[in-house]
Amino acid sequence: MSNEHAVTRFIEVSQLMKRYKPGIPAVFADVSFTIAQGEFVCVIGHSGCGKSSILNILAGLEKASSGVVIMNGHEITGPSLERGVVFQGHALLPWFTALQNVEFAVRSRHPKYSRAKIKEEAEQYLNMVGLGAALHKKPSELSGGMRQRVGIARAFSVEPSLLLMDEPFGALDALTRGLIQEELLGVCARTHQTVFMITHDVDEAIFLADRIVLMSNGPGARIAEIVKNPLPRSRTRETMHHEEGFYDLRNHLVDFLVRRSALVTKSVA
Ligand SMILES: Nc1ncnc2c1ncn2[C@@H]1O[C@H](COP(=O)(O)OP(=O)(O)OP(=O)(O)O)[C@@H](O)[C@H]1O
Repeated sequence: MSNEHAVTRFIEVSQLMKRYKPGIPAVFADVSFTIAQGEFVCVIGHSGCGKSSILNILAGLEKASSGVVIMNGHEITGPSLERGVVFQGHALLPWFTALQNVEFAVRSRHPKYSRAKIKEEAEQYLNMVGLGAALHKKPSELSGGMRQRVGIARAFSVEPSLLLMDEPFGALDALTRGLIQEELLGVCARTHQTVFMITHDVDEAIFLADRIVLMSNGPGARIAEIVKNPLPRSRTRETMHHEEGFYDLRNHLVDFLVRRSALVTKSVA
C-alpha cells in the first residue's frame, strides 16, 4: 500500500450490512466509504437509518452482519483506545470530578505515567476546552455544555487516532452548541484529529465537515451520496453564510432530507 493510499484511506469501510435479527430487514446495506487522516466527516440521515449502528461498528462496540472496517491497515474487531467516543449523554463517572474523569482516561492510555504527569495532562485537555476553572467540580455541579466539554476533553486525552461523536451537541442550547462547535473545530485543526460525527443539524455539518455522508431512510438504508464541502476551511459560524456555495450546499442537504432520502432506499432481502 502506498503512503498516499494509506493516508487517504486511513479508514476504509467496505460493504457494511447490519441486520439485528434473522428474518427482519437489514437496517442498512452496501455501506462503503473512506475517511482520510485528519479529515472531518459528518453523517446525516433520518432517525433509524442506522447512523449510531455504523458509529458503534467503527468503535468496535458492535459487529456488522457483513462487511469490514479497516483502520490504518488493520481490521476493527473490538474496542480500542485508538478510537475515542463521545456520546450525546456525556457518560461521565458521577462520583469523580471533571479532573478525575479525565485523569482516569489519561491513566488508561499511559499506565506508567506518574500521578503528577497524569494530572498535568488532564488539566491541559480540560484547559483546551475552556474548563480550567471547573477542574474540581463533579458532573452534577456542571451545566450540560460543561459536561459535554469534559466528555470531549476525556475523548481527546486518550489521543485517539479516530474520534467518533454521536450527536455530541444534540442536547445543548444553540449558543452553547455554537461555542463548543468552534472549540472543537479549533482543537481538530491544531491536532489534525480525524473525526466521524453524527448530526441532525445541517448547519453543524456544513460548519464542521470536510465531507458529508447522506444516508437514505431505513430499513434497507444506503449511502445516497457523499458531498464534499466547498467552503474554505477558514470559515466561521458568523460568516459562513456569506461564502460562495453555502446556500447551494445547504439547499442540497435540506432537499435531500425533505424529499430524496426516502427515494433511494431499496428493500434488502
Ligand atoms: N441493539 C439493537 N437491537 C435491535 N435493533 C436495534 C438495536 N440497535 C438499533 N436497532 C434498530 O436499528 C435501527 C437503526 O438504529 P440506529 O440507532 O443505528 O439509527 P440512527 O440512525 O442512529 O437513529 P437516531 O437518529 O434516531 O439515533 C432502528 O430501527 C433501531 O431500532
